[in-house]
Amino acid sequence: MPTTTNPHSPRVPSGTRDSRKHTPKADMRGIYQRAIRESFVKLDPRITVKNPVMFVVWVGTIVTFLVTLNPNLFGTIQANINQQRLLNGLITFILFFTLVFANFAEAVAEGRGKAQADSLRTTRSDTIANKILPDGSIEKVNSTELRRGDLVKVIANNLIPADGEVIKGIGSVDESAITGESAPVLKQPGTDIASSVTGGTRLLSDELTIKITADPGQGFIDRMISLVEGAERTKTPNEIALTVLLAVLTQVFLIVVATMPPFVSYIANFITTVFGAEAANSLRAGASVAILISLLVALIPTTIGGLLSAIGIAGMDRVAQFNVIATSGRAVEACGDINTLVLDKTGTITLGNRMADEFIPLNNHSLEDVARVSLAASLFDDTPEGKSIVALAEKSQVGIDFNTEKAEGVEFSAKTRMSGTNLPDGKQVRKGAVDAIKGFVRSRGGYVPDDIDAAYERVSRLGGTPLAVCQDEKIYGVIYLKDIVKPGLRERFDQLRRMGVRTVMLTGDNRITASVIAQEAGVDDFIAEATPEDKIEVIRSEQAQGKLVAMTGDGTNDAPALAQANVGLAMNSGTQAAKEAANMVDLDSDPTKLIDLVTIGKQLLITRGALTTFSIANDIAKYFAIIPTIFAAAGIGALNIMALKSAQSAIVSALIYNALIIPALIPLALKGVKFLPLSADQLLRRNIFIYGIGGIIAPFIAIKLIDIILPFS
Ligand SMILES: Nc1ncnc2c1ncn2[C@@H]1O[C@H](COP(=O)(O)OP(=O)(O)OP(=O)(O)O)[C@@H](O)[C@H]1O
Ligand SMILES: [K+]
Ligand SMILES: [Mg+2]
Repeated sequence: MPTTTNPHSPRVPSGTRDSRKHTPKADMRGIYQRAIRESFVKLDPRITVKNPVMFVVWVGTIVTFLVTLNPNLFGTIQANINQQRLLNGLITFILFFTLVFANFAEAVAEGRGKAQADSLRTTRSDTIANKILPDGSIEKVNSTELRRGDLVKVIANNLIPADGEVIKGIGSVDESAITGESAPVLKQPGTDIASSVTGGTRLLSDELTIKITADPGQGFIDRMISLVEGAERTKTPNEIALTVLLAVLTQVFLIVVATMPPFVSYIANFITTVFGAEAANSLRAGASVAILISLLVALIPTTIGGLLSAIGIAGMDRVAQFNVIATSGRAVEACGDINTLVLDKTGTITLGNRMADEFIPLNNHSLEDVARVSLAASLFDDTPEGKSIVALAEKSQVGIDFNTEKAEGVEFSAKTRMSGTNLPDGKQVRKGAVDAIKGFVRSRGGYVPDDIDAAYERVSRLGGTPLAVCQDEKIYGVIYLKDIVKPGLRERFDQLRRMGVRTVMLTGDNRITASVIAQEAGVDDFIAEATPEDKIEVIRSEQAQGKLVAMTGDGTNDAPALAQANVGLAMNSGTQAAKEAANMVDLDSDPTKLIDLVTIGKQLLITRGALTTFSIANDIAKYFAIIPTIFAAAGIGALNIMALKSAQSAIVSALIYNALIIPALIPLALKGVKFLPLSADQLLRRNIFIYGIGGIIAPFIAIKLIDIILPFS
């Protein structure tokens, strides 16, 4: 008799922000200590060269260091040589810390992932596996020798040696190593959902035969380690585009600053005739190599250049804290650009699985008859629906009057929308969508009882799924599969709507049920009686209109749609096929998390946009704060609108501000800017206002203050 326990009783969504149990309580002190060390390691030019903006700073630091050692390296300088050396040394020191601060931002962002990877590594210890040889005998091998397709036997209390699918046995598995969830999960063959096991998790009871699905080093935990560690972090298209933009800006300023000496010498010649030689010399000193490098560094977008990768890493880390593993930063970003969210009904919008709640007899059949035929039709049905029907029938005290050994199960398929059993005496019992069963009995010359539509409507109007049951050409009744909408969804869909995301519910269920549930949950649109092909079609047609689509799913038949969607979130409880097709896996198997991911993705994009705006506004402001001061130093006093002490003081102040703003913005880069559920346009306008205007004003105030504090004359 099939078991009636439901291996995946719904893990009720843990809400939103408190589902971070996966991440071990971050040891922030450890993370900072490691990050400080890393900040110096990352000074390696082979690492820095990947970031064009910071590489310019790196080269600048070397050059200023050289002119500290020998201030006359690039020609004679008229000013006091010791004073010049001191200034160059100070500039070298500030530039060096600009690099260290930028590295620190990235290292802190990576810190939590590294700590998480360390704790995951401890679960991945090699184990001895019982490999089943073709002749059925058992050979003890190291888990690292297992290959895709091998069969292994795992007994209670042992670690599962590698990822695989259960093909025999039934047992409970402790998956806390990966999910942080201590409740054991029942694993058994057959059911799509409950048969996949992960290497590194522990079998708590009984014995399982497992077919290995991953080669060594390619398992889920291996992938997770390299993902949280950032080893597989590749720049996203958005990030690449921004890096190119920053490199171009850097080049522009490089040209501006490089052409300054001839320009300055032209002006100096002019000044000599007007104001005398001393003024001209002071201008020439102002254009020394170290000063020009300082000017360059102050003007190029070092703020965003230094924080860019930290922002990306923090985004992936936030996703990981929600117990979601993203295969790429691109997937996280794509979440932020989503226009349409495709959700399936059962288990996503409704709580877990549809459960049989009532047998409704039709056409003068007795309740007992319906229960008996339903039981017969569900004996071999491994789906949660099938199991719940068996359970309800057993409660009604009905039994089986045929030899189950000789009967044959007819599996449920989304195409036929039916399942059932072929009995030993040739009779065929079936249950399924009402339309499908109507078709089945009609094709056998049977008739459809008049009272079926009333039952169908009653169940559907309650938001339930009606399944008709028949034996050959006779319909016996309807099974009411009950389904409950998850609490709190309406608010979340409202929030998504405000962000400009349209929600579409897809279901294989009938129109009435679908519309009742859609109404109750508050989705924008729904598609009923959808086949797996329809699901891909819906995604394709949205994409054809230029929209980005996200979807969740867990079954093998969801895999093509998950692959087609721009963001595919697979449930960890789902099949390997679904997990491989998706670009994100939710360890808690909570499909509504996609809603949180959209928020995280949007926040990532907004944070990057805001800090880019701030950084570039800063640089523009610095330009107008410094350049006039340099010329003012030569006596053109009217230009010194900020009344800074001297050209040197102006530039050193700007450079100090430029270095300090990076660590000052690390918390914002890691936490993300304040998120409001607004549309992309509204957010953009809001952020340009706050971070653009703020970015223009901040340097003027800060540079003035630093100039006052600095002991320059
Ligand atoms: N085990 C089963 N046996 C027979 N018929 C079933 C079974 N499960 C579902 N059905 C019928 O097939 C229809 C399609 O089911 P399916 O599980 O494919 O829906 P779906 O596309 O996954 O949508 P959702 O899960 O969101 O409701 C159901 O509405 C129901 O009428
Ligand atoms: K800068
Ligand atoms: Mg389904």
